[in-house]
Order: sequence, then C-alpha cells, then structure tokens
Amino acid sequence: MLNVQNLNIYYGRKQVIKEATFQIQPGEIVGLIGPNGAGKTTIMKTLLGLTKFTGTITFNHQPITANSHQPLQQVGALIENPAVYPFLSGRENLELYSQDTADMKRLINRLGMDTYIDEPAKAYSIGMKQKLGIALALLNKPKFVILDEPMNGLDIEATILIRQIIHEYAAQGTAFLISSHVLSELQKVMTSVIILNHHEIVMNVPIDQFKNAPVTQYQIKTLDNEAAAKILKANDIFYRRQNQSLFINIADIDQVQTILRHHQMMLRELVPVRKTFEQSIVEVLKEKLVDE
Ligand SMILES: Nc1ncnc2c1ncn2[C@@H]1O[C@H](COP(=O)(O)OP(=O)(O)OP(=O)(O)O)[C@@H](O)[C@H]1O
Repeated sequence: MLNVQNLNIYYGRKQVIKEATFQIQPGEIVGLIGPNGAGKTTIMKTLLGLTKFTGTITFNHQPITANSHQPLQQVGALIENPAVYPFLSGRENLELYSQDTADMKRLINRLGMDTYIDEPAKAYSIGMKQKLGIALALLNKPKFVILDEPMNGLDIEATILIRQIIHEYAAQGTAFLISSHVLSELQKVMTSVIILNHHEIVMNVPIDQFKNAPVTQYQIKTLDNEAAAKILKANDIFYRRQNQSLFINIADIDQVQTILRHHQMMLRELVPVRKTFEQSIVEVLKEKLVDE
C-alpha cells in the first residue's frame, strides 16, 4: 500500500531524514517513535507531499511528490494542531471536506460530538478541537491515516474511544501511521513499530516482538517477606523489595527456592517479570548511542 524507499530529507543543509525505507500494508497500525527532533513530523509531512525529498514514496503504486498529490485523496491526516476554521462550527468545518454526508454524521455520532458540533469551533476546548481534527482525518473512509500525537489533550474516556475507533477502521482495512510520546498508549493500538533515532530508522518490527520479551526477574511473595529477605541477604543473594514483593534475578531463582524451602518458608506467589515496552525502547535508543 505505502512504499517508502531511500527517503532523504534536508532542511537547508541539515539532513533531517537519512535513507528511510519502510512499507505499510492495509489494516496495519504502525507506531512512529523517537526522541524530540528525531524527524517524526517531518516524515509525516513528507508523506503528505508537503516537503521536498529524494527517494521514492508510492501509495498504491502511484508516486507522491511535493508536486504530485493525486494519491492523497485516499489519505487522511492530523498533523500538529488541527487545521480548523474558528468561526465555523465543527459541522461546517467537516462539510468543507466531506464527500459523504451519511459517513460524516456517523463519524460525529461515533466520536460523541453531537452536543457541540453546531457551536463555533473557537469555543471548543483543546480536547474537543482534537476530536474534530481526528474526525477530519477520518472523513470519507480513507485508506491510510496519518496521526501525529492524536491523544494530545484527550481525557481518558476520549482516549479509549479513539483507540476503539482506530481498531474499527483498521479492521476495515485502513492503515495508520501514528506518532506519540505516550508509549503505553501507542502500545495498546499498534501492530508494528518504527523507531527513529538521530534521523534514521533504527528498528522496524512487529509489536509482538516486544510482547514476547524475555523474562528478566521473578517477583516472589512469601508469608513473611521480612524474614525471607534476611535469609536471602545472609546467603548473599541480590533482591529488591517493592510493593510487598521481592524481585529476584532470573539466574538466582532456583537457588532462592531451595534456600527458602530449607528454612520451611513456602512461596505464595512466583511471577515472571518481563522487560516493559518502554524499557525495551529506551535500550534500543541507548544501543544506537553506544554504537556511535
Ligand atoms: N521548517 C523547518 N526548518 C528547519 N528545520 C526544521 C523545520 N522543521 C523541523 N526542523 C528540524 O528537523 C528536525 C526534525 O524535526 P521534527 O519536527 O520532524 O521532529 P519530531 O521527531 O517530530 O520531534 P518532536 O517529537 O519534538 O515533535 C529537528 O531538528 C527540527 O529542528
């Protein structure tokens, strides 16, 4: 569907994206992650034909360039602040772009905007404006949607709703490219992740890779954690106490069970602890720094 090959982008003499190559297929929800200034927004703007570049971008085999926007008719986007006319109502803003009134009405309803959609957009809160921006991006059943920090300003209920809507569109075949600094939120929707660091793609993998992260520690509970901790200390075994649990390194877990049993101290809980998504991302970004 979307095919990006050897993308290079410069602002003046400064290279902002180096040799980025990636593909996005129908129904995929791709998270774009990277530190501030890594080039996420720049990539998104370039996919919309808003920036000059070298390399190739094709959408359904048709090229997108700074001068050729034909394939973008099937692409919806929310980048930076929603482009909303403040003196028009939310509905009038949507009508400017809508090609299907029934689809527009359904979207207003699905996003829970019925009560304020006819008020001028200038009276909207940040979250209401953000929802309007998302509605604009989702109008006309797009095949591909680009969302830059879509959860900005949304409360918990709206965040959950947007997540559900993204899943619904993806189930119908719409592909998404979404950037967010809230990794835990992005983790709940994305099917794969592209990590940008220092203007290059350093990782492009399915999200399942992180779900199956190796076990690094075990969290254990006994009837008397205080006494168990003393025994571990006396045996020179490293542990960390947190939230009425003891955390044991994976290499020590067999020895810990043997020692505790020897002291007639039975385990009440033994839970494997995996690296979190956030920890894995931080490690990927650090690895790259070490390489450099
Ligand atoms: N119009 C511009 N002119 C010159 N440099 C720019 C312009 N827009 C962005 N840049 C530079 O390009 C680099 C990438 O910026 P970009 O906004 O794409 O990063 P980002 O990954 O989206 O960052 P953030 O997470 O802070 O939004 C930055 O170094 C930024 O200073």
